[in-house]
This record gives sequence, C-alpha cells and structure tokens, in this order.
Amino acid sequence: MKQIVSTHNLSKRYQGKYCVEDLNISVEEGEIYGFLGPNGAGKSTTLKMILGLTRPNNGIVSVFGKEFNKNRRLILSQTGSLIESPSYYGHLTGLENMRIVQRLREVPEKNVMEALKIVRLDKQIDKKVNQYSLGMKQRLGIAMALMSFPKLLILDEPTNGLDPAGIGEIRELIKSLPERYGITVLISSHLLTEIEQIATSVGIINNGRMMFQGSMAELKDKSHSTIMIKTRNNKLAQELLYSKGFYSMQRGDSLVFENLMDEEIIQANRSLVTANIDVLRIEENKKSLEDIFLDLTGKEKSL
Ligand SMILES: Nc1ncnc2c1ncn2[C@@H]1O[C@H](COP(=O)(O)OP(=O)(O)OP(=O)(O)O)[C@@H](O)[C@H]1O
Repeated sequence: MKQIVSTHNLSKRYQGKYCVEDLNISVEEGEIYGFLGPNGAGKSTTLKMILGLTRPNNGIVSVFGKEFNKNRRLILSQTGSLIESPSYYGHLTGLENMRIVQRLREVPEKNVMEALKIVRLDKQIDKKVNQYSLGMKQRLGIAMALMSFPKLLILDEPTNGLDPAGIGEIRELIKSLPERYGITVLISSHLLTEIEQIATSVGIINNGRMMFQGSMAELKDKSHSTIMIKTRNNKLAQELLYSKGFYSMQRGDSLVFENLMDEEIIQANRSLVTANIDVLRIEENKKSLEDIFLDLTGKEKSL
C-alpha cells in the first residue's frame, strides 16, 4: 500500500505549550482515515500543518511520498480540503461560487457540475448561498474541495452542526469517494460514532499526542469482555476464588473478573457451588468502543 500522508514527529507549540507533540500519522492509499479526538485535542492544528496553513515547530510532513516543504505546489494541486466552515460569497449563487473557485484553481469547467451532482446540489445551483441550509452550505464546501477530483481530500469535522439526516447524507457521500473516484480521505471528528461508521483506519489524538493508530478492526479488538458474578455472599466468594487463582474486584453487588476463558468460568462456578455459595447471576459485559475511547482520551493512558 502506498502512503498518501505521513508525518514524522510533527509538533506545534502555542505560547510555549505543545498542542501537537511528536505526532506520527500514516494514511494509506484508498483509506478513509478517521482522525478522532475530543475538542481541543489538536486535530485542526494537525490538519492545517499537513496542508501548509500552519507552520510546525518541529517535524516533517510528507504527502504522496514527497516532502511537503519542497513540493508544496504539486501536493496542493492534488489535494482538496475543507477546514473549519467553508468560505463562500453569500450573495452569489452556488454555481457562481463554484465558478470562482474553478477559475482560481484552473480546473476544467465540466468538473463544476460533476462535483455539484456528487453532493446533490445540482438542482439548487441558482439559489443564493445565503438561502442555503447549513447542510447545503457544507455540501457546497465539499463540492469545492472535490472539484479538482483530488487524490487526497482532507475534511475537518465536515458534519459539525448538521442534523442527523444531513450527517447521514454526508457520511454516505464520503464513504463512496475512495471506490468511485480513487480519493483517499482524511477526516477529523470528535464523535466516535461518526468515525466508527465511516473510517477504515483511525488515529486517536488526545492533548496533542497519538493514543492509538491502526485499523478500525484493531481498535474493535480492544473491546475485551469482563465477567460479573453475583452470589449470596460475595466476600466469601471472592476469598474462595482468589485462593483458586481468580482475581476479582467488587463492583456494586457483583464481583468483576477480567479475561476469563469459558473453562475458567465453569471452574469458578463449580468451586462456588461446591462450597455452598449460591450463585445468583453470571453475566458477560463487553467493553464498548465508547469505553475504549474514554479509556484512551479520558485517562490519558498511552498505548
Ligand atoms: N492560533 C492559536 N493560538 C493559540 N492557541 C491555539 C491556536 N490554535 C489552536 N490553539 C490551541 O491548540 C489546542 C488545539 O486546538 P485545535 O483547534 O487544533 O483542536 P481540535 O482538536 O481541532 O479541537 P476542536 O474540535 O475544538 O476544533 C487548543 O488548546 C487551542 O486552544
């Protein structure tokens, strides 16, 4: 697989404080890379550094295998982006706005309607952008970024402020881009559910540092389960099972065990029954992706 974006020890400080620190991102061709992190984690700053809009204090950005600083024009000519809210002239129509960008970027004229069709604005081209809904404005921004049919599309929180239907539409649109047009997508969000539904790979950033990077499947693999056992005498049960090599924690009215195999659950249950300790419940609790995200971003635990 070809690397489309890679950063090496990318860092940015504001007023002496790191907001991005030693970040190594790797986005491969054809991926939808979800860049996930809570508000203020450093996502926008990172994307701006990748696009040359903000100068890093340290580190290297490479796009399409070429160092950004030495190949700026070439890289930007093959990259589309939507960072923060789209910029447009509200008193002009959608089509007029697109035409301005088309001329500035020297993109073939036919791409204008093609991009508008993809974002499903082709029936609204003569409406003034001031009269567009938020979702339509956002789609216009994506059409502008798409117009040159770039090899790489960078979108910073493109669904911010949209209602669920609008979010769904943009999600489906983005999902279709790698296959239909061979576009690699780097998209940021602070919403795990968003990234979960769209991304093939994910990078989780917190306080400017990468906490996890890998495929969505690898992230999901982290969701190991716990076993909860509730008995009529948890204290006795805990002591007995500890003596048999099963470590547990008391949570609520249950004992919680990590990483128990089926055979071990059978053994633990048998020990309790043999010792005349009544077992009321044995339950499995799977860690959700949400729990993993909170573990990674809430407790500042690095992988
Ligand atoms: N120009 C700037 N001057 C000073 N501090 C800045 C500047 N830009 C960003 N920061 C700080 O850097 C940190 C990261 O900001 P950034 O916008 O990159 O986060 P983010 O992950 O994109 O969050 P959000 O989702 O809220 O936009 C924040 O603490 C922010 O206040």
